[in-house]
Amino acid sequence: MNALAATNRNFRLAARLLGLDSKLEKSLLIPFREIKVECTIPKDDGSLVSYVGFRIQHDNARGPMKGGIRYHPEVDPDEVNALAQLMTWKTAVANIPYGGAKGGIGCNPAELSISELERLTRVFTQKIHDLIGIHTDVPAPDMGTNPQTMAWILDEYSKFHGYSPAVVTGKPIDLGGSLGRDAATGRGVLFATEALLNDHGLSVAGQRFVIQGFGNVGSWAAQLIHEAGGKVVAVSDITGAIKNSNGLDIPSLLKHVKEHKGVKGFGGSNSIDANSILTEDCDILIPAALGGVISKDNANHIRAKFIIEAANHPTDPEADEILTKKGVVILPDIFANSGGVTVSYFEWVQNIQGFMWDEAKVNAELKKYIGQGFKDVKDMCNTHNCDLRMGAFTLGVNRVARATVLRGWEA
Ligand SMILES: NC(=O)C1=CN([C@@H]2O[C@H](COP(=O)(O)OP(=O)(O)OC[C@H]3O[C@@H](n4cnc5c(N)ncnc54)[C@H](OP(=O)(O)O)[C@@H]3O)[C@@H](O)[C@H]2O)C=CC1
Ligand SMILES: O=C(O)CCC(=O)C(=O)O
Repeated sequence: MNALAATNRNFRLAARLLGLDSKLEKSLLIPFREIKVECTIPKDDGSLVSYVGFRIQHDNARGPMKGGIRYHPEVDPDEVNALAQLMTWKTAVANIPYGGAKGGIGCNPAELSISELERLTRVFTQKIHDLIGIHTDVPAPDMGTNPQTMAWILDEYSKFHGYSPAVVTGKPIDLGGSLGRDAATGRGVLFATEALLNDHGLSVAGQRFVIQGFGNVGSWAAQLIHEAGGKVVAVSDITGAIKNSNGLDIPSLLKHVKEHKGVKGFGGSNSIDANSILTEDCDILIPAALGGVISKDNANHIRAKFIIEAANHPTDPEADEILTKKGVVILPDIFANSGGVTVSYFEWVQNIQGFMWDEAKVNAELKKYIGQGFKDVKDMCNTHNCDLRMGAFTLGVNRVARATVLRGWEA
C-alpha cells in the first residue's frame, strides 16, 4: 500500500472512531495547497540539470503549516502528501500551535557537490518564497537536508522579504537555531521510549535495541539510548549493517561514521545482511530511515517486542495488523518522532521573542511535552478502546477537527 493510501486509511479509521461527519472528514483530508516546481541548475561542469521539487501544505486550522524538506531520489508527490498530512496530526498530538506541510526534491544529495546543493536549494526557495513564511509555512530539515540547507533557504528567502530567521527551523545556532534542535528528534525518541517502557513496568537500561538508519535521528537516538544504559546491538545505514550482541560501542561508532561516512567496517562488530536488520533479535526495534520498510513480507519475522517509529510511516497497515496480532507494541511516528518538530516550535518561539533559551531548558520542556503527549495518547486509547496508533490519530484528528469547526471551516 503506498504511503498516501496508508495514511488516508489510518485517518479514516480515526474519523470513524471519533464519529466525525462526512463533510468534515473530507475537508480534513484534502490538502490546502500542493506546489510542484521545476528547479533547473547549472552543474559544476557547466551542464544544466532539472529536478522536481514539491511543497505540500496540508492544513493550517491550528496555526502555520510546519514540516521538513527531504532530498532523496525516491521523493514523489504521493509520499510528500502523506508526510504533510502526518505533520498535521503530529503537531496536534504534540499540542503545538501549527498545522502540517512537507517538502521534497527528487535528487540524490550524495551525488551533488556542496555548490550544486546550494544552487538547487536557492532555486527551490526562489520558486516557493511567496508561499512560505513565519506565519504561513515554516520548513525544517528532513532526510538528506541539514542546518546548512536551512541557512541557504533563510538567506534566499531574506533577499525577498528582509532578514527572517523564523522562516525556517533546524538552522545553525549562529543564525538563530535552537540549542538542542540537532538532537531533538533522537532525544524525543528516547523520552517517548522511556514513557512507553515505564507504562509496561520496564526501563531503557538493559534493553537490547536495533536501529535502522544512522543519520540525524538514528545516530542521536543510539547515543542517548547508550547513555541511558540501553544496549544497541545492531545498526544500519546505506553502507551496510553491523552487529555486536554484547552491545556496540556507540561513542567509537560515531567517530568511525564521521571518518568513514558510514557504519560499514566498524571494528568490534560483525557485518550482517542489511535486509535482515529489521528481523534481528532484540527487545526494541527503531526504524529511523525510510518509510514503508515494515510490510507484510517481513512483519511475521520481526522479533522485537516494541517498535518505536522514529521514521515517518515505516509500518504498512497490513504489517500493523500482523504485528498487533503477534502482541508487538508499536509507538506510532506521529507521537514517537514528535521531538523534532516540538523543538522546532521552541526555536520559532525563541526567534520571535528574540530570546535564546539554554539547552537545559529546551530539553526539560521537550521532556514535559513528550510526557504529556504520552498521557494524552493513552487517554484516547482508553476512551476509544484502541491501540497506540489509533490513540495518537484520534488525538491529533480530534484537535484539528475542533479547530476547524471553531473557525467555521467545516462546510
Ligand atoms: N530530522 C528530523 O528532525 C526528523 C526526521 N524524521 C524522520 O526520521 C527519518 C530519518 O531522518 P533523518 O535522520 O533526519 O535523515 P538523515 O538523512 O539524517 O539520515 C537518514 C539515514 O537513513 C539511512 N538510510 C537511507 N536509506 C537507507 C536504507 N535503505 N537502509 C538503511 N538506512 C538507510 C541513511 O544512510 P546514509 O547516511 O548512509 O545515506 C542515513 O543514515 C525519516 O523518516 C524522517 O522523515 C522524523 C521527525 C523529525
Ligand atoms: O521540525 C520540523 O518542523 C519538522 C520535522 C519533520 O519533518 C517531521 O517531524 O517529520
